[in-house]
Amino acid sequence: MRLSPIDPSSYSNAHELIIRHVDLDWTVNFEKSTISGSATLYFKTLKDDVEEIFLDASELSIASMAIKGSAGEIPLNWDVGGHVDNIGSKLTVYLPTKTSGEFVVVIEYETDPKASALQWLTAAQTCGKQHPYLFSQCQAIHARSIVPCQDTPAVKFTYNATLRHPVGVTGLMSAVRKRSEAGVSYFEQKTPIPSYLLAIVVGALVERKIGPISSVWAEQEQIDESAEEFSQTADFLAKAEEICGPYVWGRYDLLVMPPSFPFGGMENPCLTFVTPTLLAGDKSLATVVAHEIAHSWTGNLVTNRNFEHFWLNEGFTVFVEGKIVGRLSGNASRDFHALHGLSELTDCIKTQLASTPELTKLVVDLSECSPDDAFSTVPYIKGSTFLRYLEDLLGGPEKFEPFFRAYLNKFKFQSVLTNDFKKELYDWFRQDPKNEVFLERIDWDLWLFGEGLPPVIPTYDRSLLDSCQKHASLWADNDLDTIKSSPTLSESLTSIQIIEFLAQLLEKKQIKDLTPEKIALLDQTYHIHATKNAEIRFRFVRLYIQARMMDKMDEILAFLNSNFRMKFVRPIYKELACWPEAKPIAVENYNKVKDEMMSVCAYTVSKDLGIDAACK
Ligand SMILES: CC/C=C\C/C=C\C[C@@H](O)/C=C/C=C/C=C\[C@@H](O)CCCC(=O)O
Ligand SMILES: [Zn+2]
Repeated sequence: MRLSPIDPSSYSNAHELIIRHVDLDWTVNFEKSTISGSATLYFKTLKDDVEEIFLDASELSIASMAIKGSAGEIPLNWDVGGHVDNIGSKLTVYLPTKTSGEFVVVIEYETDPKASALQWLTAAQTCGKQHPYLFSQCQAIHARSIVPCQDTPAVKFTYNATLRHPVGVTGLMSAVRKRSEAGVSYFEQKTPIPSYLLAIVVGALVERKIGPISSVWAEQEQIDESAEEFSQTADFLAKAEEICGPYVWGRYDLLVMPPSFPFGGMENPCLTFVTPTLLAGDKSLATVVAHEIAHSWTGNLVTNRNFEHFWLNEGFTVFVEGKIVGRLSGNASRDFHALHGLSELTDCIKTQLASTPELTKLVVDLSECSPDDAFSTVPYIKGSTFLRYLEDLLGGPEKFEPFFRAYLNKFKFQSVLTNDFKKELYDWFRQDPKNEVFLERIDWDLWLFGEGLPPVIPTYDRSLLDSCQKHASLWADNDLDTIKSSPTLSESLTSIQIIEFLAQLLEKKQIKDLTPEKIALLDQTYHIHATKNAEIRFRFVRLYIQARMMDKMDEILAFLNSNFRMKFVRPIYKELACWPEAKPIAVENYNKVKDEMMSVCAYTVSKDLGIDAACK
């Protein structure tokens, strides 16, 4: 079912009127696990005589609603209906008269303690153990659980916020902090944002400057290592501006989240949220920060109009991320990064998406599927591969980057569909008739609506990948004695090469003599026991599972419970569910920790563990 003509996942009648600005006055109540206060919505109609406003709302308790005008406030009637699981409800606001132009609605409300966008941590669940902690994750459609709104990326609004919270903790939002007094902070977001970029955090946070417009925020216990790990932030920003154009958001801060944050990073404007699983100690995972910085243009300035076209956010962002890596570390690194993405995509298509091949399309149909269920690495990697294919086809970076910047400049502050991009590409490259022959070669249908891996794999520099493959073949095809005497072992690998090598080993499925002895030698050779790199640990734990090493179950569970980043915990739970002796242990562990997970993680993992789900 498509909930509205412009967005299958939103009830809003954004084709009739739009929110241009929001004033929030929020009080954070840790005792009740709620946010209460008001949202003042500034509307503009797109047609005459609007009688009803359809908003998205999820489990909100609305106390009052009024339309504000020169004659004061007039109370409004509303009703809540059309509840759909994982989507929310339709909030219909009845206007007193047929209305055209601009008007303001004030809504007093309180969130539910189980609001899907929010995670409430007790003091005991934080590093410092002194203060409780609150954070949000609104993408894709969870903003409706913290504010009644047009929860569709088709609509963009500016916002101001007054945030009241206990004295002794810091409150931050996806905006510039204008002022802060004991227990109250004031924010301003002057650039229009879609609702999914609303964000809030309240906790015992400290700040360390890491660049001209950047600080990293974290709990005191993690601030030193965070500042060190993300010291390249200003360099990433400079390269991103070279590629994309001027940075418009004023500040670029990072916030190191508690381990239950479900994603690697979230591009909340002015304040990117990142998982602490990036703290590898050697900056080897900091490319996630380059990714989040790239979103400052791709996604945050030029935004997918609905989440069926999510590749316009993520594929474009991975493409820019690759360019940042290339400019800072060379083209071999850029291409290695792309090839590593392709190996993650291959794994995802074979495992996570085996029973839902329609979700391997670049443009998906979300009429019957919530965005959280459709989420995968496909829009990221298939999308960025498509852009690289187009870049190579149309004359390389020298020709493509000017077009790319022009596209971003043309559609900044707007929301777009794939056809907007396609039209812009044709308009730009048709200026030179010599491009016609190349433009004709692009099979848009196959790229956008074909299932599976990208239809064309660009020619990449494979030099950094080759040694990973060599190591993977050595360990997969040989017995212990042969491995021990192989000269390949003396060729060392970087952290990211070890990640890719382990990914390739896992991919092989048939590993010769996958015995505890072989795994112990792997551990010793690549110093796995000593690494803080979560991407390495994640893959090593999966080797334990592949080898059915029940005696490593404590280690597997320790990793599973050390963080709730879905990229890591979902595949592990899924694989444990397919190991009959381990499944009850996994289910028991999940039941023990699920209340500490964010709701999107608890929900998706419960599906991954589903008793009747087929094991692939
Ligand atoms: C085609 C898919 C359609 C819609 C999906 C859109 C949003 C899904 C929702 O679950 C939210 C996703 C938020 C992602 C945030 C950050 C990612 O870039 C993290 C990637 C995974 C990781 O590194 O942990
Ligand atoms: Zn992203």
